Amino acid sequence: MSDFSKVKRVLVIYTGGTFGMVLNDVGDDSLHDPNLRVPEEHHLLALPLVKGESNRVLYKIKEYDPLLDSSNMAGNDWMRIAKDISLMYELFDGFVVIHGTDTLAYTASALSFMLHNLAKPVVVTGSQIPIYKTCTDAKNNLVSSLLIAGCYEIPEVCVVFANKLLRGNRTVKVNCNAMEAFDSPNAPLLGTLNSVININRSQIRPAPRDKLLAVTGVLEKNLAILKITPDISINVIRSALEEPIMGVVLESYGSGNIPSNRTEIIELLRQAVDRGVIIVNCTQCLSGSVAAIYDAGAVVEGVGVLSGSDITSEAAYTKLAYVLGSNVPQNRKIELMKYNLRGEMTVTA
Ligand SMILES: NC(=O)C[C@H](N)C(=O)O
Repeated sequence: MSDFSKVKRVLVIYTGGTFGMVLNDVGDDSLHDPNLRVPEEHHLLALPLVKGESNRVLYKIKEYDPLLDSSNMAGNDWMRIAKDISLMYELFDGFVVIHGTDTLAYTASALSFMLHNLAKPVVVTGSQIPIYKTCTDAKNNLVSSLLIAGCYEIPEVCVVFANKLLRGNRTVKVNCNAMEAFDSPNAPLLGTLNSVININRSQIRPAPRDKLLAVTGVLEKNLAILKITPDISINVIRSALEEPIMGVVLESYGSGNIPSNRTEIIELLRQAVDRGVIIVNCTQCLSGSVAAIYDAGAVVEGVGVLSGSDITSEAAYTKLAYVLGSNVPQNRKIELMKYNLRGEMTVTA
């Protein structure tokens, strides 16, 4: 290898999902350049050079055991990924997390909150079709992710999928069949990866001044997502708000409305807020923002439910897990839920 200044190292954490990588796949010369002599003891693979990119990306795969369908993943798995990134942080220039698509938006959102002072790219990706199938999207998603993690300064948790670069905590799974499985309906793309890679620099968050990465140690698990529906039973509302629940994402209609003629619902929300439950109001719509423009929305804010603005339910849920798990007073937790911490929501003064 002639120019070591251009060598970037990426750690790939393989957690499972449809992706289905087996060791033989990296014998594939679209994923490994056998002509590049890499010291064997490091178990590094070399991404073949890509036209237009001057960095040479070397990567190492850390495979979890067992590999999990992402439906079986939760807070402990987010913690494991975050801790592994932190342990290896100084040794690598970027990180790729291969993940099942079903809960990928939750994991990407959670990691964005859990990794404080993140100054390197963490790219979460997966696939709709396993890597060993002819028409797979896995190779393209992995190569794109390795390029972003190895060649670009993006100090964020992001998602790369089907040639799109998205902010992790703005991402939602929008299609369970198509290759274009993810979108960020309330935030512009961070970039596109086609014949050329275009990074939307104005949307990338600045690197933190404090370069010391820290990882959240505790996540709150007593959370619920309460989706308002016509004729919703009061028992459903009651059980979503009762002890030991500490945080609730309220998925309301349109711009934040609930049936304001159901006074018993409003009373239960008020009692929960008085008990210290943090409730965040999010819209059921795919895009747009919560705003108390109708009575049916104002009544929610009136009892102390917080506006989630344009946050996704996945980001609101994982932000609650992070904020409620942190060791700060209740009023600080409420403040944190209102702030835009990692680009997850639009906050207007
Ligand atoms: N495409 C996928 O990866 C779906 C799979 N059920 C998972 O989330 O693990």
